[in-house]
Amino acid sequence: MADAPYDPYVPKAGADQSGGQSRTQALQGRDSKLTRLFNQEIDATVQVMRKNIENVAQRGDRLDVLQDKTDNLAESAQGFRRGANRVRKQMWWKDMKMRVCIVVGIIILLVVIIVPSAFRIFIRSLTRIDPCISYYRSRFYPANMLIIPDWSDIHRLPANGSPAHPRLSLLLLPSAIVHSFSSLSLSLSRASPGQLDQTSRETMLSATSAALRAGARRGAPRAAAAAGASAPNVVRGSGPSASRGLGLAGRRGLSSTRALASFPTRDRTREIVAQTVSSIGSKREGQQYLKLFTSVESQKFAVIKVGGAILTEYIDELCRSLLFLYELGLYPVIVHGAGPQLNRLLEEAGVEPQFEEGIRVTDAKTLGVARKLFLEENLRLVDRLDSLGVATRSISGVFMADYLDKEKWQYVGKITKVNKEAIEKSIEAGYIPVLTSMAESEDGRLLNVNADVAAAELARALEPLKVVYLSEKGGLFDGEGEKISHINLDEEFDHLMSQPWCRYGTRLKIKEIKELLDTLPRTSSVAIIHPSDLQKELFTDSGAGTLIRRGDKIQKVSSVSDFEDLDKIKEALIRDREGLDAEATVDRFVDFLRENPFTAYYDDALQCVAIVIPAGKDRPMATLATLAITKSGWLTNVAENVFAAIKKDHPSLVWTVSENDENLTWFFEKADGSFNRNGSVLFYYGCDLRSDALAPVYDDFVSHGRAMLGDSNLEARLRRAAQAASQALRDSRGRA
Ligand SMILES: Nc1ncnc2c1ncn2[C@@H]1O[C@H](COP(=O)(O)OP(=O)(O)O)[C@@H](O)[C@H]1O
Ligand SMILES: CC(=O)N[C@@H](CCC(=O)OP(=O)(O)O)C(=O)O
Repeated sequence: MADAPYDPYVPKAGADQSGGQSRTQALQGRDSKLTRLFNQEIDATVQVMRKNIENVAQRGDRLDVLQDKTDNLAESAQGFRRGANRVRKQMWWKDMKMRVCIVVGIIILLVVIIVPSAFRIFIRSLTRIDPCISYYRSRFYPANMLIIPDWSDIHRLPANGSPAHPRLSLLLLPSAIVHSFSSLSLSLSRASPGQLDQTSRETMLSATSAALRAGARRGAPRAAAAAGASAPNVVRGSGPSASRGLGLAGRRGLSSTRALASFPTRDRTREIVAQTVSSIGSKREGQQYLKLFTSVESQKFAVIKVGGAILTEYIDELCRSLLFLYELGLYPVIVHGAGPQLNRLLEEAGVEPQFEEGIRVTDAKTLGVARKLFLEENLRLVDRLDSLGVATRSISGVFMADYLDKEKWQYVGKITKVNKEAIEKSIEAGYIPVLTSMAESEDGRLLNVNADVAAAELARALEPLKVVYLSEKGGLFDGEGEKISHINLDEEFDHLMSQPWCRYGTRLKIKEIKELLDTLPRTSSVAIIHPSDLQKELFTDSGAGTLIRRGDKIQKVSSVSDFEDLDKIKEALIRDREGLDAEATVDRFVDFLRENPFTAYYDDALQCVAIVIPAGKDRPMATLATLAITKSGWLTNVAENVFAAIKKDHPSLVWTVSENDENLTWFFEKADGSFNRNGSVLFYYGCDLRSDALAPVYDDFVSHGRAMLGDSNLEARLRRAAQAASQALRDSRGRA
């Protein structure tokens, strides 16, 4: 038998037996009982101690595991710390890169926008010092262009030019930069996305670039003031000696140089934004007109005649409108009257105002009152504009005159000459010229001239893009009290002269405007509007108030064989709508015209061609089949004349236009109502939803869209033909 493992707490079996034999039997029974008890106790103790030892061993294991876990945790904490450091470094670099980008962006902005503006002012300061540079600059850079001069240009001056004053110019440079920066922030704040829709924002971008130009220009007056220079013999009364003879008002000086400095830029900017958004009709209109107005020399932008009543009743509206133009860098020439104020003064003095053919009979006393009054009104306007930040210059001595008829009108002048130079210099220097209608005779006598007449003479001399007469009524009104929107003088002058409402000042005005337009290019026009409509008149096709034109001679042809040059008509019909199969489509359309009654309306230059198909058996209403207009046609209002001719012949009309047409607003203005369906718009005038004729047209439109009424719409035909042709091309390519 194998020995059991040694255990000190377990008694050996042999030891029990040997000890039992040497003791007595009596003791044996009692002792064995005690021994058993003792052994049992020892066993229990051994069991407890064993358990304790086992527990201790297990606890040691757990502690080891805990130790391992702690080690792991410490290691991952270390890793995490390293990762965090790495991320922090990466973020720092990212941040750094962002900052570098912003700084670089600002530097580029400074270089691209502000520095050219500053240089422009810098160059202006040179021109003020050196007339030779002025000549040079005006020859090579139109005044209303943003120029980025090249230093080498300055050294290439004409040989007779005296050297510029570099120190003075450099002194002006910092202020030019500051000024340019304010112009920039002013312009950027315009594009507030919350306020402007997409169209307005894009229009404002054009306006903003123009405003930057204006910013550069506005630097000029300040630069001039800083340099203490003024154009000699140009602005009368602007120097201290001249001011002495002009009384209190005159002593303030006739040029405003306070401009900008006193006006809160932010308010002004907001106002301009609001005005722009509300006044510009569409993206195309805003951009086209701004481009047009800035494409000519500044003095050729506009002549604005301000009626005396505007100065008393609507001076705020007038000044706001002029501020808007000024901010865009547009410099109109202002000539104003003060007729109603003079009437009042004379009546107060007990003198009855007298007129012959709308012209005031001016005796010596009246002339004296008029002279003082006109000057005061002039300075009031200049002052008001100045307080808005518009730099203006009050100029006299522009009109030279003879007596009109001394017997009949006494001290009234007939203008013989307009001194444009003073006006040009004023604009060149950054001031809007503000003139009264007073003229001087060769021998220095002051003569009264009607302001409508003076404005017409000024426009004849300057040939501006726009001639605007501001009246408190906002236009001319016919016998029924309706505002006349258009006057086509070639057709309507005699009729107008025969009207009982056409008398006094109104008659004189229309006659003067006719004489003016007879001498200007046929595309010229005169608008009679309210001062608050100035932006609308200048920046929309439809304009405001009464538009007077000589008018385009509108031809009317009702048979294909009567077209003088059919090919040219076809060309005009295709025009901007050139596309696949366009020629064939126009040929088919002309074939359609050969077999159907129609009237074509067009001007001599074929800027606008319209074809109307009259109402007939299968056609409940006359339909405008096409209205093709060139881009310049939109600017010259030929479309208005063509439409007026159509309206004369057709008391009611329907037509369709794609809802994506860029001139949709113009069609809305021409229509009494419209329906929009599947990307097409059906317009109508001369009828309404209750008229029997419109209902079938509407049904036809609903079922056939623009292919309604026998597919007479040329544009829709052209579009479909182009679509069909390109589809055929795609198909054939696909097969190949
Ligand atoms: N048919 C008309 N259309 C517009 N204004 C008219 C008409 N007939 C008379 N008037 C009056 O003529 C005034 C303008 O007169 P006018 O001598 O032309 O002044 P101004 O030259 O200051 O504009 C207006 O106040 C208006 O009341
Ligand atoms: C000779 C003559 O008629 N002169 C006018 C000039 C002022 C003028 O025309 O002012 P309005 O534009 O406000 O009418 C006059 O004395 O009333």
